[in-house]
Amino acid sequence: MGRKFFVGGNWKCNGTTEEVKKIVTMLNEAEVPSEDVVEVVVSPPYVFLPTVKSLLRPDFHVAAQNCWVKKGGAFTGEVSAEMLVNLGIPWVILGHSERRALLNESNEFVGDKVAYALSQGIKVIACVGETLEQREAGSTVAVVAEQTKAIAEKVSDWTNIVLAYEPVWAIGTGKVASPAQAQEVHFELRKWLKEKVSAEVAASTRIIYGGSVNGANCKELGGQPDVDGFLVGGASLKPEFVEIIKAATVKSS
Ligand SMILES: O=C[C@H](O)COP(=O)(O)O
Repeated sequence: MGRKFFVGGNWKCNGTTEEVKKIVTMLNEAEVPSEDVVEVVVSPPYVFLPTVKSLLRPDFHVAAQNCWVKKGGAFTGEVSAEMLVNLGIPWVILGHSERRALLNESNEFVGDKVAYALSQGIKVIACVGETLEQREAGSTVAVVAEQTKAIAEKVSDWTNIVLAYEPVWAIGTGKVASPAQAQEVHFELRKWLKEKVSAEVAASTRIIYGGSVNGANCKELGGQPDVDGFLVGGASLKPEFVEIIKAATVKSS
């Protein structure tokens, strides 16, 4: 059932054409473990998707950071899953906490988006995670379970979903979850999948961690039994992203 290590780079709303090309050159020159060991997916802003796709090495893949909840049409400012398919973009990040918090995306809306993207053949990095207040109130597991449930209610096949646990308090703050904190939530998410979806889905679905991952903390986090990789923000714009990709080898060493 081996879960291949997964490293995603979420570039968020950053970059110019020149900066994006520099990052791609850095990635293209990097020596990293083979595709058999690690799946690497980078996610530039929409406007840079064609450039990145055309220049990026073939063993790395590209993700959009969002897509519309249904078929395109009169939805000003949105980008549809069909358009991503048309551009040959295989992945999309959905339910990122920045969109949940700043753009009021509800659990149900995220579930609908995940289902629609999958129906169009796009693979999904689906994000869940609790705020600091929720953690301090002891509701972390209930919150991520509720977010995951909203997805599970809308999809029947988990093959093309990677679940990203991203505690909101750890995103962009430099305040990383400890390996034990990350492992605890990943374990609970896998247990939830086993109980509510199936043992097979629980065993095969990759659950990745995001929130202040960097070159210094990636090995210990990646060494946790239920951590199957990362979704990296800030550090994915820097050369240390290569070190994070290399952390995949902790699973085989
Ligand atoms: O999608 C990535 C996460 O929001 C993590 O961002 P960060 O690595 O800058 O904390």
